[in-house]
Amino acid sequence: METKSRQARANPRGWAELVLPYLRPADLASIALTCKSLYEISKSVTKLRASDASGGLEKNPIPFFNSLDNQLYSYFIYSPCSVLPSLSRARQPWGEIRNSHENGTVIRPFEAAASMAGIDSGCDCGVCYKDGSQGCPCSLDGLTEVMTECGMSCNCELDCANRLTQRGVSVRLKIVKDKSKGWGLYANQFIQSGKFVCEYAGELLTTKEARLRQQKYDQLISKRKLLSSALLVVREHLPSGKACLRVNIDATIVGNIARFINHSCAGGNLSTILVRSTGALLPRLCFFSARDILEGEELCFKYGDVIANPNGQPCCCGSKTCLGVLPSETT
Ligand SMILES: C[S@@+](CC[C@H](N)C(=O)[O-])C[C@H]1O[C@@H](n2cnc3c(N)ncnc32)[C@H](O)[C@@H]1O
Repeated sequence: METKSRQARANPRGWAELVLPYLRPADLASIALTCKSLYEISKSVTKLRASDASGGLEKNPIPFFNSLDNQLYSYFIYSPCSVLPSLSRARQPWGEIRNSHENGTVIRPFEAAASMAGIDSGCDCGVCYKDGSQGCPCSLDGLTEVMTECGMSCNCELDCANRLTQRGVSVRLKIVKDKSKGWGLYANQFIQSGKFVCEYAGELLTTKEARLRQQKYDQLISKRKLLSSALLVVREHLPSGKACLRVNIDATIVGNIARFINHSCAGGNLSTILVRSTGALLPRLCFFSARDILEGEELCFKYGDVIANPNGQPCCCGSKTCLGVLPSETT
């Protein structure tokens, strides 16, 4: 960064290359109109953004494809894991001329995010091994809907075999625009049944804040000022059945590629599993392939079973069992 700033002072083009990746699409488009060299830099930034939604934060680039109109990418702040709203106000560069995939930087997004959130590790179970080869009591075998992994209170590190969902996205994916559903997430390779695909990451909100945001999004969608929102409510029922833990994750402004997964009334090809990591307060919602998925197939899951608003957003999942409306709940 220091080298980059020095270069920028000596050379206005360097300055522009440093600043433009921080701009939102509308500002980038405005600045592109001012002179030829800024037009060229904006074009490179746009090309890099369209080539990788994760901005280099996942192992493989996740490109956008759109054969319907001239929108080259969907703008949001990428975070490989969930963050608190206060952290999400930070600006993020996207489309740096030296892309991290190109310069060979090794990215450890979960470590970076954990250190950003002030989380560190240290074990108290005492029996989990660094390479995970001898298993760990933190893991509960045989459960399909709730799974437990090693976490911040374990001795092991990210390469532990029992931290399957903590190393980011390893399958190749792409984002494709559809005329009725908007952007959607697709497999860019064959994905074997049972493979971890991604977690649903976004801003962790209080229920009060989630309700306010949902109201705001519904209003904007009805006025066609917002095309889609990505606020998900996860409820984990406690064994007593009398109470449940509620986690509100909003990926509309800050999130990862899971924000592009569309709904299918037939259930789709992804299963959702709540993953608890030892020492973590909240479970994470993770997606696994529910069957073998072919390269080029759209990845979908069922958003829910309740339709609180029969006049809500129309569903275009195309399945035989389509209910015609997207699931909605009173948040
Ligand atoms: C989590 S986002 C999914 C990504 C979204 N398509 C986009 O362009 O960003 C949820 C939104 O996608 C759209 N969507 C998802 N599934 C759909 C479906 N089956 N039919 C129509 N629209 C759908 C709705 O606008 C919904 O509010």
